[in-house]
Amino acid sequence: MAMALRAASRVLLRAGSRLGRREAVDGARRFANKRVLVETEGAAGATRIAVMKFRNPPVNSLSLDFLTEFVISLEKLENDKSIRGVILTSDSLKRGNQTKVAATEKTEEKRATRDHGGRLQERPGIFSAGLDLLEMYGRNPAHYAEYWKAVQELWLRLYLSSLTLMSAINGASPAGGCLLAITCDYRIMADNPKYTIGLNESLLGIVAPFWLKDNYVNTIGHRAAERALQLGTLFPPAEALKVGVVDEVVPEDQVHSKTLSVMAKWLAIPDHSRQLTKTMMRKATADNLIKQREADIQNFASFISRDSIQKSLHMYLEKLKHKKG
Ligand SMILES: CCCCC/C=C\C/C=C\CC/C=C/CC(=O)SCCNC(=O)CCNC(=O)[C@H](O)C(C)(C)COP(=O)(O)OP(=O)(O)OC[C@H]1O[C@@H](n2cnc3c(N)ncnc32)[C@H](O)[C@@H]1OP(=O)(O)O
Repeated sequence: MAMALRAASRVLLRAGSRLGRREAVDGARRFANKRVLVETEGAAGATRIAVMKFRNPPVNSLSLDFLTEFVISLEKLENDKSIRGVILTSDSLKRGNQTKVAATEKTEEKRATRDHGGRLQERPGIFSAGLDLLEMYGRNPAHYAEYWKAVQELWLRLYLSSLTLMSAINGASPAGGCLLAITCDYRIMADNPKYTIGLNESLLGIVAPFWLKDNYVNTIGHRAAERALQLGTLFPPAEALKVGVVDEVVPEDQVHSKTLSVMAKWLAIPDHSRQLTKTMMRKATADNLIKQREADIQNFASFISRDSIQKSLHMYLEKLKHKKG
C-alpha cells in the first residue's frame, strides 16, 4: 500500500508541478497553490501546526484540480517533521478588499462577492460544497474514472494520515464536505443554524460509496448512519453535535481559537502511541477500499454514466441554479 501511495503521489506531484503555481513562499511558514493556502503556526524549530485553507470559489467544491493540489499540500506537510497537527478550514471569510455587486437580480445576488479586479471570491459560510458535480455530469467514463481515483486518494490520505487532523467547520459541509470533516480526528463547528453538515447523496439520486459509509458508521454508529444516509440528512450544528457528526459547536468567531486549543491538548500525547492507536482503529476500514480500489473505480464510472443518474444530476444542478438566493 505504501508503494501504491508513493507511486500515486509521484503522479500527483508531476501533475502539480504542471498546474500548481506557488503564489507565496515565506520560508516554511506559508505556501500556496491556486486552491489551497497553507499557513503554519508556532516557532521555528518547535512543533508547529498547519492550517490548510480551502479557496476554490465559489463554493470550495472538490474539483479534480482542487483534489490534486490538496493532496500535494498534505504530502508536503506529512514530510515536514516539525509539523504534527493540521487544521482543515475554509478561507471563506470576507476579505477587506471587496465590494458588493449591485444585487438587483437574483443571479447577481447569488454571486455578490467579487474583488475590485472583478474576480470571483469565495462566499462566506461554505466549508465545502462537496464533490464537484460538474466532474460527475456530462463527461466520459475515462474522466469519471480519473476523478474517482483522485477522490479515493484524498480520502485514503486523510483517513490514514499520521498527523493529528482537525476540522474547523466554518460553513456548509454537505456530502464531500462532510467527508473532509469526518476523516479528521476532531471536528469543531461554528454555531450558525444556516450551516449544515451530513451525507446528502440520496437527495441527489446518488449513493455514498461504501468506504464513506463505513467512515460515517465509525463516526456516528450504525443506526444513526443508516437513517441519516437514507434520508440524506443535513444536520444543523446542534443536531450534528447530538448525533456525533461533530465533536464541539462553538460561537463562529471562536472556531479557530478553540481548534488551536484542542489541538494543543492532542499534541501533548506522544506521537508514536497516538499514531499506532489511530492506525489500529482505522486500518481495517481503509484496507477495505485499498483491496478493491480498481473495482470501486469501475463501479463508480458505470454507475455515474447511467442515463437515470445523469438525469438526476441534471435535475439537481438545475434546482441549484434556479433556487431562490
Ligand atoms: C448501487 C451501486 C452503487 C455504486 C456506487 C459507487 C460509487 C458511488 C457513486 C456516487 C457517489 C458520488 C458522491 C458524491 C458526494 C458529493 O459530494 S455530491 C455533491 C453534494 N453537494 C451538494 O449537494 C451541495 C450542493 N450545493 C449547495 O447546497 C449550495 O450550493 C451551498 C453549498 C449550500 C451554497 O449555497 P449558496 O446559496 O451560497 O450558493 P449556490 O447554491 O448559489 O451555488 C453557487 C454556485 O456554485 C454551484 N455549486 C454548488 N455546489 C456545487 C457542487 N457541489 N459542485 C459544483 N458546483 C456547485 C451552484 O450550481 C452555483 O452555480 P451557478 O448557478 O453557476 O452560480
